[in-house]
Amino acid sequence: MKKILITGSNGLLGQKLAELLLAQPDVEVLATSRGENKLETIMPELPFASLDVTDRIQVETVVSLFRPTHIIHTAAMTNVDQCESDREGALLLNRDAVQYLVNACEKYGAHLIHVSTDFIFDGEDGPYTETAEANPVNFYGETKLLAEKIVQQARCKWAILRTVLVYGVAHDYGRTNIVLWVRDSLQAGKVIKVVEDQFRTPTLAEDLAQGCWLAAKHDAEGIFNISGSEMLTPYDMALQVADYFNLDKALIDKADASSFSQPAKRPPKTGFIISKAQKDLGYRPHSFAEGIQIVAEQAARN
Ligand SMILES: NC(=O)C1=CN([C@@H]2O[C@H](COP(=O)(O)OP(=O)(O)OC[C@H]3O[C@@H](n4cnc5c(N)ncnc54)[C@H](OP(=O)(O)O)[C@@H]3O)[C@@H](O)[C@H]2O)C=CC1
Ligand SMILES: Cc1cn([C@H]2C[C@H](O)[C@@H](COP(=O)(O)OP(=O)(O)O[C@H]3O[C@@H](C)C(=O)[C@@H](O)[C@H]3O)O2)c(=O)[nH]c1=O
Repeated sequence: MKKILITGSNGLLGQKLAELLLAQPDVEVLATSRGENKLETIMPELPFASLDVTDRIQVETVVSLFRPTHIIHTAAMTNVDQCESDREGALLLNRDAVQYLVNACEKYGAHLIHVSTDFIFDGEDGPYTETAEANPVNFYGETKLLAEKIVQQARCKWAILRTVLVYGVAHDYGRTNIVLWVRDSLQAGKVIKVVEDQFRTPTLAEDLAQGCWLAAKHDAEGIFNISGSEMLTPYDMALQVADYFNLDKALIDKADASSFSQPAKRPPKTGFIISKAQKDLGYRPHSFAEGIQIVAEQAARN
């Protein structure tokens, strides 16, 4: 029997994980997030505890009471531009909270599965393997790299799962994603500027949740790339979305990243080689085309 504690269960990955783990016969799950449980109405049977991971005492208390065998840590400050302006907040959530979780895992013998990002790399020579050298180009990436270093020094079992541009549909969720953003804009007849000089291996949120579960199931240790397998530009992604929904591609304007004035710099070419996760964990992600279909079906039900 595995006892798995999820942090950030109100988030995109957290929600998918909660649903997946609840369906596993030999798993006892505890979903946690700061504040209220957004899943209460759609998953009333999901055990939930409120947990702000930036509060050292709360982390210690919740872990000591539940005694998880595994903690899957998804909570983070994921707004990359916000990390640039709120550096203290980004450090507290993306770095310090990880130290609190490591402390609790060491004390109570839990296996930490930590979710990280392609943004620890500079994007000069993607796609990357697990052994590539990190060199972040924005503050979000710096904080996530600091967290990885804390995890790698932990005296408990640990795995770091790195992922890329996650898309999916979540309940009562304020943010959009590349698939729905393109669909909604084109449906409204809006012209969108989409970059053709960034490269990513976009990841369906369900696939990432599956990767996290496989890591826990196999008690995997070390670093694993968990993303989609296709290298695409956001412009390529937008064309595929337009095709699927039969929308007007003329509304998609090619743009260069340099024409955007975002506070945080983005790495140009990231993307991951996922053969280690395929071989060691049996990880099999969907194609981007399949991912669009899954998102479309879920969005239609919401
Ligand atoms: N999304 C992406 O494209 C990528 C994500 N990642 C990584 O994957 C992980 C999951 O990302 P994703 O699910 O998309 O992120 P989300 O932003 O969707 O979810 C993060 C969740 O964490 C919660 N949270 C924020 N602060 C705290 C806190 N102090 N204590 C407890 N919970 C908190 C948020 O709560 P609230 O709802 O209240 O804000 C939110 O629900 C992150 O570690 C991220 O760095 C890596 C690469 C790409
Ligand atoms: C808003 C916008 C985005 N894009 C492109 C650029 C980018 O590659 C993609 C998504 O843009 P965003 O600014 O929303 O995403 P961004 O903040 O760059 O997403 C990142 O999130 C964090 C959490 C991660 O860890 C990364 O893996 C990464 O995917 O869409 C456009 O082409 N035109 C636009 O108007």
